[in-house]
Amino acid sequence: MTAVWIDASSGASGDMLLGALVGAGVPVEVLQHAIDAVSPEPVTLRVEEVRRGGLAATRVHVDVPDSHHHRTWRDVRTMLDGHDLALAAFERLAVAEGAVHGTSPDEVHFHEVGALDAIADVVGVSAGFTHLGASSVTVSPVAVGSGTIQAAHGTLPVPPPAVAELLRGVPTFAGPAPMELCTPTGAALLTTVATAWGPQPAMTVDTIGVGAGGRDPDGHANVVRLFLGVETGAGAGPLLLECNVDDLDPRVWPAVIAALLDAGASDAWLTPILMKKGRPAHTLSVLVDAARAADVRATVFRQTSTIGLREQPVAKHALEREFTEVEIDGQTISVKLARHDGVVVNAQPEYDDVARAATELGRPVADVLAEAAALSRRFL
Ligand SMILES: O=C([S-])c1cc(C(=O)S)c[n+]([C@@H]2O[C@H](COP(=O)(O)O)[C@@H](O)[C@H]2O)c1
Ligand code: NI
Repeated sequence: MTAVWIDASSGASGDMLLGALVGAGVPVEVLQHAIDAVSPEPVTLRVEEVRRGGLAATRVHVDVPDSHHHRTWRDVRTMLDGHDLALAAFERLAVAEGAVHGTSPDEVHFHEVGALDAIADVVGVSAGFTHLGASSVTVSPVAVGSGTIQAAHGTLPVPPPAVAELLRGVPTFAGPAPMELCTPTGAALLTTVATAWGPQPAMTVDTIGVGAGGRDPDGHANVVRLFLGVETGAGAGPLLLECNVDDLDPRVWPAVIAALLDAGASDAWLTPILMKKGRPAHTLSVLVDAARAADVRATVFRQTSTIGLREQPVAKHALEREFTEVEIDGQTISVKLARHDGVVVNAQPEYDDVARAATELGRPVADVLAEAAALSRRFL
């Protein structure tokens, strides 16, 4: 199972995370394609290999047209419709901005973070993590910096109010330099993708991406590092949690399954059973990685009537997967490929892309799905 550790001990910003993803092997085209799908104006990513504090690093420049268009959370929400991970990050930004300024999120007028380059950062980073499909993302304590900055709001203390609000409840520290080390988009992205917080987990590291910030201050390397590999710690594999429930209103179960998936379960299902005394009931089964088990256990106890939960480690063999694309009448549709021993054995169009394309083309989803599936067969 792919594991990610993010070393944020020198902070993080949106473009630094873009650089770390590209440095870790995510094709820049994946990020560019996601940005092209949402941006109202042309935004171009440009990759440059640089040095920061003597370390080789990947810098991703986000080239945008001059536009000082201020956006509200409503504007951004409309723009990012259907791009769930990016929406979740921006929702965190809106809630934090609202909290620090005493307004409701819906009334939030973004400043710098509402500019196209910040939106591109969020959309690109979200697409990069979706591409990785990691089963766990652990984030180190985050360096926030110190001192003050000049922003649209005027002079702000570091950590800026939005950053301080976004990072409430997660490990942070001032870090190596009297400057802003973690920006609001950086904080929003870290807290959206993280499944756990702490030092590097036991893992076999395969690739390390080093994302460069724009500045190269003396005394510390202005980078964020992304470690990609496989968790190897004891009990790091998936767990199967189960319980038998005979006294929960059956209408509640769909909400329970949804809550479990939101809490990090990789799958959850119900099996009808007959219990002692011939009583009809359900077995709730939940598949979850060890890193997310605590949150999922809490959700089971909170959302169901059970007071007991059995669990067992399970072996899970997942095929290597990657993404490619097909095109139908100008609509690009992502296709997930699964390989067994290097051979593609499965090629499935992404349903959300098919549904979006069907809407754009005014065609039945079933037709577009059938055509995309037929086109995908060429990868087998
Ligand atoms: O754009 C907004 S709403 C904004 C809010 C705040 C607050 O702390 S409140 C701070 N900033 C500063 O703008 C720059 C750019 O941030 P990015 O996340 O887009 O890199 C940065 O210095 C923020 O501290 C913006
Ligand atoms: Ni603000």
